[in-house]
Amino acid sequence: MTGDRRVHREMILEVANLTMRFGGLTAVSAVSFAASRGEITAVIGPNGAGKTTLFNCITGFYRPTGGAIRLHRANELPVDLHLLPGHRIARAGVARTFQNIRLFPGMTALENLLVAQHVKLMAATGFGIGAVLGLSRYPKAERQAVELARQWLSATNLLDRADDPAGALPYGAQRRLEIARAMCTEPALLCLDEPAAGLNPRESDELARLLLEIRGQGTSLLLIEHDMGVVMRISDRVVVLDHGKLIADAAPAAVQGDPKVIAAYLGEGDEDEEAEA
Ligand SMILES: Nc1ncnc2c1ncn2[C@@H]1O[C@H](COP(=O)(O)OP(=O)(O)OP(=O)(O)O)[C@@H](O)[C@H]1O
Repeated sequence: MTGDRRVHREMILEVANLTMRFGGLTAVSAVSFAASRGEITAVIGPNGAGKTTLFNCITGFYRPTGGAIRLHRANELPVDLHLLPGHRIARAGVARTFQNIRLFPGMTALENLLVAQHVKLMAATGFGIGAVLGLSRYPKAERQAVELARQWLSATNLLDRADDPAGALPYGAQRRLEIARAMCTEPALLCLDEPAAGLNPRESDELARLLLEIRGQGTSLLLIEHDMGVVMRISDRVVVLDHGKLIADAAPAAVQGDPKVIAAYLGEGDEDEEAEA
């Protein structure tokens, strides 16, 4: 036996030969990689590389044209995410945030976090039948839901804004609230679509710390991110896509020095210049 950490890495997410076509365009082409449990895996690549498409396949917004996506939770049978509808993917333990914030702006921060737990709360009422029979476990479940919401408001530094409408919060706070909302579903895998977009350097630092804290609590993370500072600082592994294909899958330092990755990003500059010319 060896003490090498990688030998003992267990996967949380397996992406096998994933392909997504839109008509004649292959946005993701036979991509395979694994995200390890308890790690932060980043997916990077130049514009149009297929990152969002890959993400949308994993989180059930698109049904892939080919290949498989499997969630491997500890002590559970693997789940074929590519065969499940979106809401079942969330229930299987995959939460996501969006590039464009999607909170309920008129609800308070706390209410947004309670809505995220509605499936759990409905189950506690026996989906209505238990309440009719006087068997509801709702009050206890509600207390626990509020407690979990408060825990994540505190972790995201939003406790003092709990009763403010989400839409009235500053942009950076809304992004943190989105993450808190996703965490209130108690996911095994948290998928983040460009969480640092639009943040100032101080907010990016705070975000990096928050994501490390989430990892520290045992949740695995998959993130698409353009902010290389954040990616290189917090990721355990970096997967690089270019023109829909996987071109690198390694530790951050190795990816940074990989000539294929450098060429892909430099090529992006050339293409932009050609487009402008
Ligand atoms: N719904 C769609 N219909 C048709 N083509 C699409 C669709 N979504 C994405 N594409 C195309 O698939 C390719 C990959 O796009 P995608 O948005 O996945 O890339 P990306 O790496 O996320 O890019 P960016 O960094 O610019 O967000 C692009 O050529 C894009 O135009």
